[in-house]
Amino acid sequence: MNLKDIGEFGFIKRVTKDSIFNPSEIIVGIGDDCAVLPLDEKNYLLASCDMLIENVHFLKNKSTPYQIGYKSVAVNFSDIAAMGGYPTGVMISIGFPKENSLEEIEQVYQGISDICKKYNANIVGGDTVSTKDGLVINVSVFGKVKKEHLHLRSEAKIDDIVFTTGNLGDSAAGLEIVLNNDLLLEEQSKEKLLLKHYQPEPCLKEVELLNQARGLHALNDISDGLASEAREIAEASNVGIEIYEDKIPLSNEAKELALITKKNPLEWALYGGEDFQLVGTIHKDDFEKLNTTYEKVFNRSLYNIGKVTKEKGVFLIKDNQRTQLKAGGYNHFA
Ligand SMILES: Nc1ncnc2c1ncn2[C@@H]1O[C@H](COP(=O)(O)OP(=O)(O)O)[C@@H](O)[C@H]1O
Ligand SMILES: Cc1ncc(C[n+]2csc(CCOP(=O)(O)OP(=O)(O)O)c2C)c(N)n1
Ligand SMILES: [Mg+2]
Ligand SMILES: [Mg+2]
Ligand SMILES: [Mg+2]
Repeated sequence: MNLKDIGEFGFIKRVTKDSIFNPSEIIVGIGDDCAVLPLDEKNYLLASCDMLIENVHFLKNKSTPYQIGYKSVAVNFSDIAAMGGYPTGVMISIGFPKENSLEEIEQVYQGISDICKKYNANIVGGDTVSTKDGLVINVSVFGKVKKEHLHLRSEAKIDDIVFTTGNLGDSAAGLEIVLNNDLLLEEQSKEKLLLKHYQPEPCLKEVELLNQARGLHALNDISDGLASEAREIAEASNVGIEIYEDKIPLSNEAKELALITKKNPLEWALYGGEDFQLVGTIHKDDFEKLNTTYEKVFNRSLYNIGKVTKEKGVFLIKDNQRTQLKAGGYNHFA
């Protein structure tokens, strides 16, 4: 057996088989966006970490040091949002070669501190090491969630509406531009897609509003692509999910770029990843009310993209035809 056969998720399963040695100190362990730990009568503590590695998550001569710092925290705040919570603190572990300019690392830190300030989270510690080659940032994040606001991947219910908080595929479209700069796309559209890729915004404000809704069930953030996250919800909840292909929200800029590059923007939305929008499920009678409030507050809508079914599996519906949605998404060891 080698890594390529089992992939990233098979690897995690294998090495984390034995992980609970003190059940009284854990509410939810490995398998959701954050670990959930006991805190006090009204709240749980949330904890998670995500790492950004040069040449895997970013190219240093493309995104600015500020954006790398900002994104390293944004992806972690996104996991806190996906639990229904809000961040309270971060620890920043950073490694870079000794030849690195100090100014550049200070710019990375400016991005880190700006996003922490924006979302009221403290920087409470970290670690600093040298590397032989390349920049590495690992962020550990802590957050809080009111017990009644906790939303797990395993909470989808049959007949729920599946919704997403925004356009999907923009980040992958942005990556296409990063890797192939001389595309004949209008400058403004290019900038917009690049920003979505380099400096994503976690859905923390959106979650504050989602938490007020009745009937909100499962939540997940889209780091590996809609197909992968929908499958995680379906499997964890022991249900199926149908996604209506025509309802997957794509931006005009992504559609334009797809025409130019002869790529399929749906592939970006389903398998590209790094959009950091949320995908959730809500009782079918509660969606419209939530969406009306959402439109008032954010001046944009939620997207009803599918439904939860009794029959297991993940399906794509187009022109009343139902096909199995190919499993896939970003996999570090594929
Ligand atoms: N090396 C590891 N050891 C223990 N747990 C891990 C490891 N890698 C990932 N996990 C856990 O596996 C789950 C899936 O990880 P991942 O796909 O990175 O989550 P996310 O997309 O929410 O960042 C999470 O609960 C994460 O904490
Ligand atoms: C240079 C470069 N190549 C490829 C990508 C695309 N990419 C890298 S990691 C990733 C998935 C998300 O990162 P991951 O570490 O899997 O985050 P997690 O799922 O743990 O939140 C994607 C889409 C990129 N951002 N930059
Ligand atoms: Mg992760
Ligand atoms: Mg993550
Ligand atoms: Mg991933």
